[in-house]
Amino acid sequence: MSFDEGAVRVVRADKGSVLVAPDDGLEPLRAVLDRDGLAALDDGRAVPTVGDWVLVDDADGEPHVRQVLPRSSALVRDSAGATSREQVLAANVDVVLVVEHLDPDSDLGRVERLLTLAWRSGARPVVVLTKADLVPDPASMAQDVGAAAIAVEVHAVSAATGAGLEPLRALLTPGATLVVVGPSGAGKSTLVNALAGRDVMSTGERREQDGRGRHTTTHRELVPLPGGAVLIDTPGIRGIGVVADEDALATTFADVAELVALCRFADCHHEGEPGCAVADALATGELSRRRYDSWRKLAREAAYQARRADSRLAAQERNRWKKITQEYQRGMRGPGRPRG
Ligand SMILES: Nc1nc2c(ncn2[C@@H]2O[C@H](COP(=O)(O)OP(=O)(O)OP(=O)(O)O)[C@@H](O)[C@H]2O)c(=O)[nH]1
Ligand SMILES: [Zn+2]
Repeated sequence: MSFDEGAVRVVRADKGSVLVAPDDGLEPLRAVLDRDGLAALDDGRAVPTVGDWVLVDDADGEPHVRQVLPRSSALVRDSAGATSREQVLAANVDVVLVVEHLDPDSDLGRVERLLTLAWRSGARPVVVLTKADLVPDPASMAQDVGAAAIAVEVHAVSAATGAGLEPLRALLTPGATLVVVGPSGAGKSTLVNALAGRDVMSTGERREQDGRGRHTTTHRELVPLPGGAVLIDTPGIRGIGVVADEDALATTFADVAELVALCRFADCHHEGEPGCAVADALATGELSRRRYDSWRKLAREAAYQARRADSRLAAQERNRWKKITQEYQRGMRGPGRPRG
């Protein structure tokens, strides 16, 4: 990864300030944000997040974040609430490890969902199937998951025996940034600790004790791994909710997208229309009902998110006009009015 001269990396983001890691390997340094809690990014302003590269200066006596460098990737969550917007959980991530257990059986829908999240971020997903030591034939199970993970590496591993870890070690290249996502109990911490050769990822219990507000100031959410790679580990990322997005969905479900393109009608709903390639593929078994349902579900979410984003824009627009109208009406009331 390359970055501008003088940029430092955010190892932890708080309200109003961030911790940054100076190059010299000294303790992280706290740098404050502007009063609105934002910093310049591209044409606008943004909340700096873990993994961001930022420019800091201390012209006014204390370290101050002046600029967030453009992000090569961003893991986002669309947070709840009408006034909410996309929340960036981590930036400049190279690899998203999608962790899922082999025992109990892997949940393919969950893998597809997390792959969509990863594709949307711009980072490369890699699927890791844990607990290979607990099942008789991990290789064939990995193959089944592979069928749902188009163009993605799938590795069956056991942290217990160390089997299958080598190809993952190969991902720990200098400067690489990884995040790990997956359900609770999938073996994320165990996996990362096995790769790191020490306890770098805290367990569920410890995490709850020192939940968000009570971390000590030196707590790093950006953890060094062997080989010069780093892991971003924040509570928000592990159990990330969702996230579909039309483009990402078309990547995760490239097979379905290809079928959709073959439907006779461009606006086919795949609900019995003539010439529906999706229905044909379901009939022949080329497309499984399971995968179809999983795609439908995520597609509905993506459409919902898109509408929500649209209605937020519409609301902003309405507010803008309301303000303009009020100004205008105040103006009509003549001089002497207080200027808003
Ligand atoms: N047999 C076996 N057990 C494993 C393996 N990996 C993890 N486990 C066990 O699975 C349980 C859950 O592992 P964790 O690493 O805590 O799971 P996690 O995904 O970090 O869970 P959260 O912290 O809740 O998100 C632990 O009891 C581990 O010992 C494995 O490869 N083989
Ligand atoms: Zn169709």
